[in-house]
Parts: sequence; structure tokens; C-alpha cells
Amino acid sequence: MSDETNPATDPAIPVLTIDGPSGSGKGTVSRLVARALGWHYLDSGALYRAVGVAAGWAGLDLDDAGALVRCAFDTDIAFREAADGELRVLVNGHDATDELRTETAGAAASAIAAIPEVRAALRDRQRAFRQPPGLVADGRDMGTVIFPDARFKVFLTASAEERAERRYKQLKDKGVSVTLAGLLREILARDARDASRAVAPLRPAEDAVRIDTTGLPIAAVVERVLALLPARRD
Ligand SMILES: Nc1ncnc2c1ncn2[C@@H]1O[C@H](COP(=O)(O)OP(=O)(O)O)[C@@H](O)[C@H]1O
Ligand SMILES: Nc1ccn([C@H]2C[C@H](O)[C@@H](COP(=O)(O)OP(=O)(O)O)O2)c(=O)n1
Repeated sequence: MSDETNPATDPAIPVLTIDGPSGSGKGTVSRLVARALGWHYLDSGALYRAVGVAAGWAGLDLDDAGALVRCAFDTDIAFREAADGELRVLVNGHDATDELRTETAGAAASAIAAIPEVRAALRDRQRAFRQPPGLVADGRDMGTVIFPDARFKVFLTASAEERAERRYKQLKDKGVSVTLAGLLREILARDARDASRAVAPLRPAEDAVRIDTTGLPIAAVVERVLALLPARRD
């Protein structure tokens, strides 16, 4: 199959990548922008989280790279839009959406994401989301590794303190008991691990537009991102 007929690599299908650290607003902004554009949405972090959670269910050791790679290939991960518009994630047929959002799942995802073969195992699954009329993809390496040819690239940041406060509020609203200081520690540890790993570290693509969202409301961030795309006919 030539590149032109395979949607996963078809340069004619536009991709907008939104990368950044935890709590920078990638998921929220990506969903809203994808909805506004009528494009598909890839939450790549959910794939890493799903593999981490499936590994936990199977009792796998997070140091057993071989078993984790098999787990990355074998885990069935499906996204479903619920009636309320929320995206639910089914892992091996179980709705694991709430479990995936915990910091424990985030830390497991970050740990397995440092294994190059796990990243390779998830690469084609991520590229398969590139379908007409377009894709918004959020993660750490969307603009650098998975869709280096993306037409539009954004890198979101915000101060670590604000990101921890956002996560604190988000988890508290869901009834999860956490402390702000603990979350800040976890976020800083995850940032450091994601940015220092040898393969696909968290960093902006050279051609990414950086947006510091500290103190910037969600709607303003969405507006700035949409302004990067050529005028659309609604
Ligand atoms: N610009 C912003 N200002 C205030 N809160 C925000 C902003 N962006 C996102 N949030 C909130 O922060 C929390 C984390 O956002 P999320 O999109 O999950 O971040 P990420 O995907 O980068 O980890 C959510 O509760 C979201 O509503
Ligand atoms: N493209 C990606 C997406 C996530 N990861 C890893 C590293 C992250 O700490 C974890 C969780 O990612 P996720 O985007 O779900 O986390 P946040 O919402 O930013 O807190 O997965 C990755 O290595 N590459």
C-alpha cells in the first residue's frame, strides 16, 4: 500500500499535535479543538495508562520489559463516547476510565513509557487514528516522533504549581482524596522522568508553537490554538 492510500501516513490528512507536561491542559484543549473542527481525537496518554493498568491487573513486574511489551501488543484498548459526551476508555472490555485518571496509573504509564519497545509497540496504533477529515493528537511526542509531519504543532506549558492545583481540583471534584503537596511532588517527578528518558523525551518540536497557559482561561487557550489553523468554513 502506498503512503497516499494509507490514512495513517497520508500527508493530505491534517494533524494538529498538542504536547506538554501533566496538567498543562492538553486533553481539555484537544477535545474542545477536535470538536470545533469536527476532527478525530487521540489521547495517547490513555494508551500508556491502559497498558500500565492492564500490567497491574496481570500482576506484571514494572521492571519486566519483555512482559510489558507483550502486554502493550495484547491489551485491547477502545474509546467510546458516552451519552454525556465524556470519552470512556475500555481496557480488555472493562470500563477503566476512572482508574486510568489516577496518579498511580499516571506514574505506571510514565514508567512503562520509558521502555523503547513499549513505545514502538504503540506507535502504529497511534498513527492509525489519522483518519479524514483530520486528527488532533495529544501527548508527549506527538509532534516529535509519532506525527513529525503534522501541519500544526502546539506545546502547552504552565507553572508546576498551577498544574498541581488544576489536578488537585479535578481529582477533588471526582471525590479522590489527595494532597496538593503530594500532587506537586508527583507531577515534578513525572516531568523529570518524561523529560530525561532516552527515547522520545518530553520536549517541544522545533516547529511547535508554545503557549504558556498559566493564568490563561481554557477558552482563551482554545481560541489561540484555533487561530493557528487557516480560516475554516463552518
Ligand atoms: N487553561 C486552564 N486554566 C484552568 N484550568 C485548566 C486549564 N486547562 C486545563 N485546566 C483544567 O486542568 C485539569 C487538567 O487538565 P487536562 O486537560 O487533563 O491536562 P493534561 O491533559 O495536560 O494533563 C482539568 O481539570 C482542566 O479542566
Ligand atoms: N505520547 C505520550 C503520552 C503519554 N506518555 C506517558 C508519560 C506520561 O507521564 C504518562 C501519562 O500521560 P498522560 O498524557 O495521560 O498524562 P497527563 O494527562 O499529562 O497527566 O504516559 C508518553 O510517554 N508519551
